[in-house]
Amino acid sequence: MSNQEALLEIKNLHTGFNIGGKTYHAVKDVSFDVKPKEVVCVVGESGCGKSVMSLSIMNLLPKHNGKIDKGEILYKGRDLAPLNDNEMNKIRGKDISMIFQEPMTALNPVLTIGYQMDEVLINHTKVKKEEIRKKSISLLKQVGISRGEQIVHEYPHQLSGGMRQRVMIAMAIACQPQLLIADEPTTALDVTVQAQILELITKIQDEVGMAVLLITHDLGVVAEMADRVVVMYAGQVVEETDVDRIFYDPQHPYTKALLTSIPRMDEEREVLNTISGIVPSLTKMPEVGCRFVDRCPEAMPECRQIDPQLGQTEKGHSVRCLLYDASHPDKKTEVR
Ligand SMILES: Nc1ncnc2c1ncn2[C@@H]1O[C@H](COP(=O)(O)OP(=O)(O)OP(=O)(O)O)[C@@H](O)[C@H]1O
Repeated sequence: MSNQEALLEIKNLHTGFNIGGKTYHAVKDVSFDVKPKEVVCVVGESGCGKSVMSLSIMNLLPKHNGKIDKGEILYKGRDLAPLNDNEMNKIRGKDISMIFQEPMTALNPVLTIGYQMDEVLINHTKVKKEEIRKKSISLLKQVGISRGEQIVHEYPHQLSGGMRQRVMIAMAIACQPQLLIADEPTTALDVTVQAQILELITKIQDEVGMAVLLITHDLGVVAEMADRVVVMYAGQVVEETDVDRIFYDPQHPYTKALLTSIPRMDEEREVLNTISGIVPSLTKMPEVGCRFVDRCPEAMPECRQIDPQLGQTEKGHSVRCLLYDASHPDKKTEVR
């Protein structure tokens, strides 16, 4: 049954890549939802499938080897997974917008900022022709670029990374989308600019009243921005709950390990903890059992034999781990 409250509902999503004639799933059975005006952060190390998941939502997977094999991506109850490019073009930018880590990949280097912004407004809005440029400049003002009249005549390479990201945000909100997907939007920026861009996203989210799906590997960003958090490991959701519980009552061993790998203000540590080992590559993923088993400090022999399922441990808190499986004798909590 569809969740009436959700703006975006991802159900059992499987996205595969064809490698040497065999399909490997970079996203395997991912389900979660985003409610209107909510900020949901998807967090996990590099290679966990965060980008593949967001590209799946936008239908931007590499056509030569990537495809959604199974599952649904319901936007206001309509499944986006089977839509073709034409149908998706009507949704991209207008209802759902996306910003990327490196705006240079999304901006055209040979066209001026003004031309590219005007194009978005021409293609997706009913703004009158004579009003278009004025609207582009006012969007630049909205994202904190005061010299919009000049910037519209400049090319992307003439701007700093932070300014380019502001331009991308201006283009993304041009049509007042209800959902903004931001894939590591601050990773390429230096720390002060990162903070400014996050602040800007919060301000815009408030003004436009949109939901944000924020992809990040940075738990500091999660603490700052999220209402709810989806922790991904090796293509799967391993834990999902509200931001407070992620920090104060983490349950999955992977979430706990991620948390001990960030510095805390109340601790003096010379060396940062890191999680030993790496996320297995797609072709090396265990076929049965828990995908985190080789790095898990709490692993049990059966973790290699049984596929853990994402199950609710309390209202609003789901975990994919045998330790919390109600049917397992070693389970850690009573299911509340
Ligand atoms: N086009 C592709 N063909 C084959 N494998 C791919 C392709 N794109 C991604 N992958 C693989 O899918 C897995 C998930 O990658 P993804 O980029 O989604 O991770 P991520 O969590 O977003 O990491 P990062 O933070 O580094 O972007 C990785 O093992 C990656 O190598």
